Parts: sequence; C-alpha cells; structure tokens
Amino acid sequence: MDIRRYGLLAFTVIMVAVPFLPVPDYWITKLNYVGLFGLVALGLVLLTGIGGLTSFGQAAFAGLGAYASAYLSVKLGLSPWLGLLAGLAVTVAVALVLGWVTLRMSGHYLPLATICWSLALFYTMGNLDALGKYDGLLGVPAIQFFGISLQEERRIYLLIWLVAIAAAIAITRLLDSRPGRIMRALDVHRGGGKTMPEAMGASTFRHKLLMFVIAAILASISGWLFAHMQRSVNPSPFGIKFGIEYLFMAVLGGVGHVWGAFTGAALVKLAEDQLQTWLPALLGTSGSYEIIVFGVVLVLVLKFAPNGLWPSIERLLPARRRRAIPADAPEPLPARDKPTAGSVLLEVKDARRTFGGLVAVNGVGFTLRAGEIFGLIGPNGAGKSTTFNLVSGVLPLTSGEVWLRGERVDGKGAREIARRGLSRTFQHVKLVPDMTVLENVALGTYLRTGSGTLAAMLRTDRAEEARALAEAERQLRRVGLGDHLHELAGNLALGPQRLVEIARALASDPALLLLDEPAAGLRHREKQALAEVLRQLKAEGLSLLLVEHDMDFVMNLTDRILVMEFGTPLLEGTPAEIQASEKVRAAYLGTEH
Ligand SMILES: Nc1ncnc2c1ncn2[C@@H]1O[C@H](COP(=O)(O)OP(=O)(O)OP(=O)(O)O)[C@@H](O)[C@H]1O
Repeated sequence: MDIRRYGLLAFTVIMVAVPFLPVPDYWITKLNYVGLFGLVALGLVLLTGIGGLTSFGQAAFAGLGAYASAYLSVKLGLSPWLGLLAGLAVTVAVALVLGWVTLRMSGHYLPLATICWSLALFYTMGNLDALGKYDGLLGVPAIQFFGISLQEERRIYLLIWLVAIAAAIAITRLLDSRPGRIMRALDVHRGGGKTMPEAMGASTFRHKLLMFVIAAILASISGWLFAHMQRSVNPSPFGIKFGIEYLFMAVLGGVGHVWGAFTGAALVKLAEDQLQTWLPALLGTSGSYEIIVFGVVLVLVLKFAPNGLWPSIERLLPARRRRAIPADAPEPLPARDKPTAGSVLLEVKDARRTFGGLVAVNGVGFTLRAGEIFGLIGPNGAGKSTTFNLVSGVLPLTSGEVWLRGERVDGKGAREIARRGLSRTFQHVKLVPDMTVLENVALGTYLRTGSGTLAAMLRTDRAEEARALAEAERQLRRVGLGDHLHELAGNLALGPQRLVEIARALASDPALLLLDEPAAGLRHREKQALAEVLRQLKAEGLSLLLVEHDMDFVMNLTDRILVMEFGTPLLEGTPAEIQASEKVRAAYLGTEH
C-alpha cells in the first residue's frame, strides 16, 4: 500500500481526534476557519493552479451558499440540509451562466470579469431587503445531524473537516483520471492550451466549465458551513477582499497542489491573528496592517517560491509511489475497423485558405491511400502547415473539400475529425511537462474511454483506467520508450518527446496519422530512430501524412510526395520522380542549397 495513504489516514485520524482532546476552544475555532477557507482555496487550486484560470470571485460563490441556506432556514423555517441543496442548485446555475460568458475570455479579461461579478453579487446581497441588506440575516439555525445539533464548535468542526478531507481526496482522484488529464493539459502558462486536448477529441470549454462549477460548489459548501457555524450572515465575508485573500492563500500554499490550499489557509489564518495583535501594538495605532504584510509576502513568494510552500513540505514526506501497472494485462480498449489496404483514406479537393488578403493555400488536392506514407514538402511559407491544419480541422477552409474514409469532414472541427480516426502530432511538441510519459500517452485514449468526473472522484473508473494505462504502455513500447513510462515528459530530450507524441497519437487507434515536421530539431541519431519507428508503423498497416522540411528524411521514407510552392501544388510523384524534377530542384532544392 502507498505509504502516502497511511499519511493521509494518519492525518484524518488526528484531525478527527482533535475535538475530543483537551485542545483549547481558541484552536478549534481557528481550525474551523482553516477548513472552511481551505475548501474555497481548494477550488482555486483546480481552477487557477491546474486550469490557469484566475478568479477573484470565489468569495461570492461562498456567499450564494451561505445566503441561500440562511434565507430558507430563517425566513421559511426549512432544514439547513434543504438549504444546502438549494444553495448548490443556485450556485451551479449561476456558475454555469457566468462560466458560459466569462470562460470564453482570455488573458486579463477573465480575472477582470470575476472581479465584476464578485462586486455585483456583493452589492446584490447588501441591497436586497429580503436578505437584510448590509445587516444580513440573524438567527440562522445550527445544522442537525441525525438528531445531534452541531451548534457547538467542536461538533461542526467534525463536519467541516470531514467535508474538507473528502473534497481534497475527490480532487486528488479527479486529477488522476481521464477528465483530470485533460484539465491538466489546459493551462497556457505551463505550455498547455486548446489545440492539443481538442486534437485528442476533448472539449476544452466543457472541461473549463466543469472546473469552474466544481470550484464554485466547493466555495458554496464552505459558505453553507460558515453560515450555520456563525449562526448569521452578512455580505462582508463574501466581498472582493475575501476573493483576493482566497487567491492569496492558494498561491502561498501552492496553487498547483491540493494540500497547498489548506497549507495556505492555515498560514494566512494563523498569521492574520498574530499580526492583528502585534502590528497595532508595534505601530501604536490601530488598522488592518496585516494586509500590507500579506502584500509583501505575496510578492516574495511569487519571486522566490512561485510554486508556493507545499512543495517544500512535500519534500519532507515519503516519495510518492509509482502507479503500478497491473501484471495481468486488462482487456484491451475497443479498436476501430481498419481501412482495407489501398482504399482511399483521405481526399483533399481544391483546398483554398486565405488570411485576409493573403492566399496561403490555393487549389491544393491529393489522395492518400490506406497503407502508404504520403509526404507534403515545400520551401518556407509554401502552405504546408496551413494544409495540415485544414486537414486536421484546426482551421476551416475558405473553399474546397476534405474527405476522410468516404465522409466529408471539412467544417467539422478538430474534435469530430479526431473521432473519425485522424490523429496528429505537433510541430512544436505539446506534452504536459509535469505529467509522466505514461499519463501523457494515456491522454490519447480519451475517445476510446468514457469515465466522467463523478466516476473519477468515486474511483469507479479504475477498471477503465487500467485499460487506458495498459494501452498507453503498449504504444510506448511500440515506439521504443518502454523504459521511460514514469519519467516526467518535460525531462525528456526532444527526440524522445516526439516519439511520446507519436505514441499518444497511436493510443487513439487512428486510421490515419498526421505528423507535422517530426524531424525538426532532431539530431541525426534521433532522426534515424524516428524513421525506423515510422517504417515499422507502415509495415503494421498504418497510413501516414507527413509534413517535413528535411529532404533526406522524406525521400527515404515516403511512397509519394506532393511538393508545394507559394500555396499551390507544384508536382506530385514518387520520391524518385520528385528528385529527378528540374522544376522541384529550382523551386525547392534550389532555395535549400
Ligand atoms: N494564421 C495566419 N494568419 C496569417 N497568415 C498566415 C497564418 N498562417 C499562415 N499564414 C501565412 O500563410 C503562408 C503559408 O504558411 P504556412 O505556415 O502554411 O507555410 P509552411 O509551408 O508550413 O512554412 P514553414 O515550413 O515555414 O512552416 C505564409 O505566408 C504565412 O505567413
């Protein structure tokens, strides 16, 4: 068993034992706040640390959970448990609407939008008569748990920490699953983004929205617990100041780490109390000076420990055990019907693409048959990458048609085209650097598996996960990387990284594999190894479309080649015919040599 699991078990036992020990009430209150704040910060770990989406508005979601339950229990006399459900329903509805609008924004617009709706919700809470305006609602009842009132701090402590630990476990499990891998591939600040997950067949917007809703739910539950612990609500703990403080906690603790949320919450909560006592005494005047200290600390943390404090704590813990791959191979994932050798697999007809006034691709057409390696070559700016993007659905065509396995696919988008059996690699390698090689390749199995978020959190996805990992391992062995399964992808050299990308594409069981300049930047040895792998794939019946600069690499590998120049087709033929052509020599080789 994983020693870390014992660690988690020990932590849980200690936390559950605390209220039964002679711990002063003061500390129980502190720990209650750490649990409540940690829950909100945990949502930010998912949203900001993993997804790269910065939100200043999480306190407002806590307000929704708190106010919904407080209103229903104070005004209508309903049970806090019904209040919880109502709060969650309101939170999910609001998060879906806000997420729908704001998550399409990029760069600085998203954080700005979260500030806007945080302010809007704050003033709504403070101005509604029904919610008691800025005085809020008093007399919020305590939560009853099977007839036991959780009025006492030591009792609600247990509920807070059981919820907090369960949430931390659920998020840890989620990150180690089919949807979690996509979530970890989204952060543009860590080399992720939209193109790769979409090429794997996953909707990046859906996953972002999911993270947004989960983070909102965690905040809402925290708000609910807070309202029934305080026995009253008013708008101030749900304003923008707390929105910023939650973000500070997550960043301080380690915004990319589940337990960083609680580390940050504990540090801020404990430091806040001390500073509120010491600073006014030191300065001889009262005021919220701790905010200034927090500001300075945040700058220092961002400068010297951008990953927060949790990684330093984690180093003191026993090393994480590698995920074991089951010894007896699980049943393979479903495979698609293979095209018969020689049948038409891909047909591009009269493709045209313009960018404003620039015609990047014009009148390009070719046919690729099952079992062959087709090369697309041409000098810089010839339109190869654009053609590649038109075929893979990253760019829409201005006019023309693309047919895959007898079905018209232009205009369908990258995800739908991937579903129909086209898989690709990227000119600039797109791996998730802090995920293992095995996990990166398992991303490729996305369309062949189906487990969702809830299954991941409840761990009912393990049988399918084992099949996905076994498939990833099989593909890694196929490209000769069987010895690197558990290495972090970011630690590999460029050559092996390109092979990992090929393995990931293979894990989707493609009918056609598209390789975008696979030899670019490789050393001679690495090129040879790559060519060997591609030859072997062809021998196994796979079809490949290759966009490449390296002439030797293409000539020795392909069955047929299309040479492009200035966005138009120049000549199509066998490598020998291409090499013998004066036209090509003038256009392409002439510029190369
Ligand atoms: N998104 C874009 N917006 C505007 N122009 C573009 C865009 N993408 C490509 N182009 C232009 O289209 C032309 C073809 O570019 P493309 O990248 O397809 O050529 P290429 O043959 O792949 O070149 P290279 O080998 O240098 O990658 C170039 O003139 C390029 O500047």
